[in-house]
Amino acid sequence: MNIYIAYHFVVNPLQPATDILTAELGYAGFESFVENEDGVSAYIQKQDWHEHILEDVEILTSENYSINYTIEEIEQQNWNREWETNFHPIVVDDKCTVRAPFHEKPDTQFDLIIEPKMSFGTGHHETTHMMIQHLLKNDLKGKVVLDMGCGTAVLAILAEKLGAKKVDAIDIDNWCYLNSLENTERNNCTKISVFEGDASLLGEQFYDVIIANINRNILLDDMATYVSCLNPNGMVFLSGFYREDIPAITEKTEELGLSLVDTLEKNKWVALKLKN
Ligand SMILES: C[S@@+](CC[C@H](N)C(=O)[O-])C[C@H]1O[C@@H](n2cnc3c(N)ncnc32)[C@H](O)[C@@H]1O
Repeated sequence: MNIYIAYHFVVNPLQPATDILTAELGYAGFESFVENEDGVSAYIQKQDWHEHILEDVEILTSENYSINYTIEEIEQQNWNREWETNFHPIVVDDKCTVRAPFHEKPDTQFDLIIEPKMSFGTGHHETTHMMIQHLLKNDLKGKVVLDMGCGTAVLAILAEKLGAKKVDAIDIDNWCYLNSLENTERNNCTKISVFEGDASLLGEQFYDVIIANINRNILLDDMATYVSCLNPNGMVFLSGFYREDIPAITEKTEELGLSLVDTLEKNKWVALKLKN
């Protein structure tokens, strides 16, 4: 049984502070977040925790917001109960529902059943929501797809349902890897292979479509490797960063021969579509 450290943050005023806090905690190493009416709870495995974990989270010292927190040590199982009571289905553009197995079957064109447990990717986060919107707008029929940083594999599952002929889903986190295996099976997917690791696994396979919802720094570090395995006329969908990060991201992607063709934005988060 994994032990997690939970930080329950009470944030005032809520926005944009909660979004900024969540992004900074992500950079600091926290792996899952549950927003609530007071702020956000952030989770990190005890083995990854250290006493200086909040040292670089700058918003905590900002005079513009009041942010207080309590800390709790919890077992994974308790967290599961928490998300079950808090997880409501979401519908994207009237076409795609993301729901848990215990929710009723919806009448949207796409029905993704996700049991996220500790993995990011229920569609509730702005970045996942926008990546789903991008995928719904594009033709994935017969395409070979990479979902890097797959979380729950929600985007990989949608890619298969949109007609992709082969999908590789990769996540660096063991829990996400296992959860992605479960979710792909739960959705009767047959085209998805799940791997535990990062960009160092790439090189053998070339892709028509690359999806990466991770964060600014990892995308900047690993972009050249991603692009090195992109087929001509390929599409790249990127998220996990803010509007103000777009210049840094596009400077790198332009260097690598990609051009920006579509930008979605929600609560300051963005999701980009690029082509080579
Ligand atoms: C923001 S979540 C996105 C999850 C899902 N794709 C979605 O859109 O909801 C980012 C995921 O990237 C994974 N990750 C972080 N660093 C990574 C890396 N260097 N390579 C691959 N995956 C990584 C994390 O474990 C996490 O599951």
